Amino acid sequence: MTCRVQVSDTTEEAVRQAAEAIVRILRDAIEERGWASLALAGGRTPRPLYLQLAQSPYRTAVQWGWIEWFWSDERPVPPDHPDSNYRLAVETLFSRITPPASRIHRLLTELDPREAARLYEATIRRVFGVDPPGIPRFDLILLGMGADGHIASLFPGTAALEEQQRLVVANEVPQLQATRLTFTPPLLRAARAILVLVTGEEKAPAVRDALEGPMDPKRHPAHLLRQVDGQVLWILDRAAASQLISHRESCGSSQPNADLA
Ligand SMILES: O=C(O)[C@H](O)[C@@H](O)[C@H](O)[C@H](O)COP(=O)(O)O
Repeated sequence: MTCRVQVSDTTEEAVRQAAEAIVRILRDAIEERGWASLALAGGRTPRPLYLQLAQSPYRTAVQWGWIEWFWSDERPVPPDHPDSNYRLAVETLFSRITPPASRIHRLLTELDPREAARLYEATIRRVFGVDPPGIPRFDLILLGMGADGHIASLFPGTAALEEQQRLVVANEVPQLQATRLTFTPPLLRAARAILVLVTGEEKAPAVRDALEGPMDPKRHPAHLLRQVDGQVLWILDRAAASQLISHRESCGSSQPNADLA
């Protein structure tokens, strides 16, 4: 596992850095295996990133049609709802690069959440051609992070953090009084690459905890990223990085109180 931290002076520069990294990782994957698997993040942070990818030079830098598109989590809303992570991608990216519909794999939030999670896991396994007990390895999973340290819909203290078998679950989130669909720790850990884009002052304490705090994934789900098989790239703007004590480029290890190498 390799982990790196990139800090940009502005949010705009962080978004550009993220777009560069995404293009690089996807181009390498397509060159190596003829296709690429990408899981998108939701929330507010990715909006400018997806808009950036839909513009030159990024728009023509990747064979977007060779990508299998997934989401690392989804809210319990219809696909045309303003809060839908699927709708975010359609509005900002798909409307411009028009990937084949057959390669767009939406979480079916119109179903019972447990059924939707089971079906999504079956879709992931079918597309990757990986049966249990194997775990599909995403070429790239995009994540944001909440001010409470949650990633995807793995919120502090929630049951999904304990999941060790399934790839996708319906996670009861008392903090939201909602059930969210989310990738689980095993699926995140197996990723070839994870890119975490975090911007804004309000995230600075969570970023410090995530990168410099003692290992405690139940309280800080972002600590799970210290256990990823592949590469983890944190891309931060100066505001989100403002409470980091160490300004080294490499992240903390999985050891408690690990010094930043
Ligand atoms: O569905 C979601 O909301 C995301 O997947 C979630 O994990 C998000 O990345 C964080 O909540 C940060 O959200 P913001 O980018 O809006 O701050």
